[in-house]
Amino acid sequence: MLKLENITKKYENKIVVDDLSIEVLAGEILAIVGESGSGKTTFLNIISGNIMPDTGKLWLNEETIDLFFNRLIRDFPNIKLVPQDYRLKPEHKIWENIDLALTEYTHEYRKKRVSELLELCGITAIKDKKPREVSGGEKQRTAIARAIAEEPQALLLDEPFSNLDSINRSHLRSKIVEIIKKESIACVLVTHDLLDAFLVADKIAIMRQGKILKIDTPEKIFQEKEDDYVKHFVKSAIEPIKMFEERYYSSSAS
Ligand SMILES: Nc1ncnc2c1ncn2[C@@H]1O[C@H](COP(=O)(O)OP(=O)(O)OP(=O)(O)O)[C@@H](O)[C@H]1O
Repeated sequence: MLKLENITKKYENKIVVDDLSIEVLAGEILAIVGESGSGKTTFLNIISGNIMPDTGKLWLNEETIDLFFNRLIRDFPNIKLVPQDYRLKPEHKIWENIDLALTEYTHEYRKKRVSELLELCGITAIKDKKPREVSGGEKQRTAIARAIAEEPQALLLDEPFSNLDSINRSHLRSKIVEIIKKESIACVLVTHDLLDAFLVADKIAIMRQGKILKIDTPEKIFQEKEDDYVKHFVKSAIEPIKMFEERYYSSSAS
């Protein structure tokens, strides 16, 4: 279980992350959804240990993680972040990019784990290609395989669906759900697209100007009656589907 309480971060006088608290169980996906500039990436970087917050606490399976210690290595070993730009090594093949996360392990274990991860992430067929020779979705799945190689307890995904075409996007959505459930990892996923969140998340947090306005199941967020911003956000996410239906049905009726 990943738990954060009262996380706050200010830049100069601007509060970018405002007293955020979340809890994510093993095997669960929490999607943080918000407009550009709402503070999602900053929050994710605090959880991964890349940015030090001003206040707050972090627990991983009942163990407190010190957010304020000046560490030599900034990332927390049991919490892995997949950044928006994947950061794969271009000169290495897909399988080597995953293998590089396992240099501390024996040759036999590395071989077995890499093959397991290639299979789990659906990238066995492209294992001998270089990152420039594969699609955005395949790069994203390679980056996820590398991040979970050492069996972290939490996985953080920053806009995993951005820059993907609809087929790659749809494939990645189901792969992420499969990986998180199979490996039993607590996952926090950041996206500006509420539709993606509806399709993968167990819980959704709607973020605006550094605050979480609402955190609930996709069904409850979809049926929100009170908060005008959340209602507006839901409406704008599903409007294109409604518009398409109207266009299709009105043209097939005429
Ligand atoms: N190092 C920094 N110094 C000053 N301001 C910053 C810094 N990093 C982020 N900010 C500001 O904090 C706010 C939140 O930024 P953040 O990148 O976390 O938002 P976001 O929701 O992830 O946006 P996007 O979806 O565009 O990536 C923005 O107004 C941004 O300009």
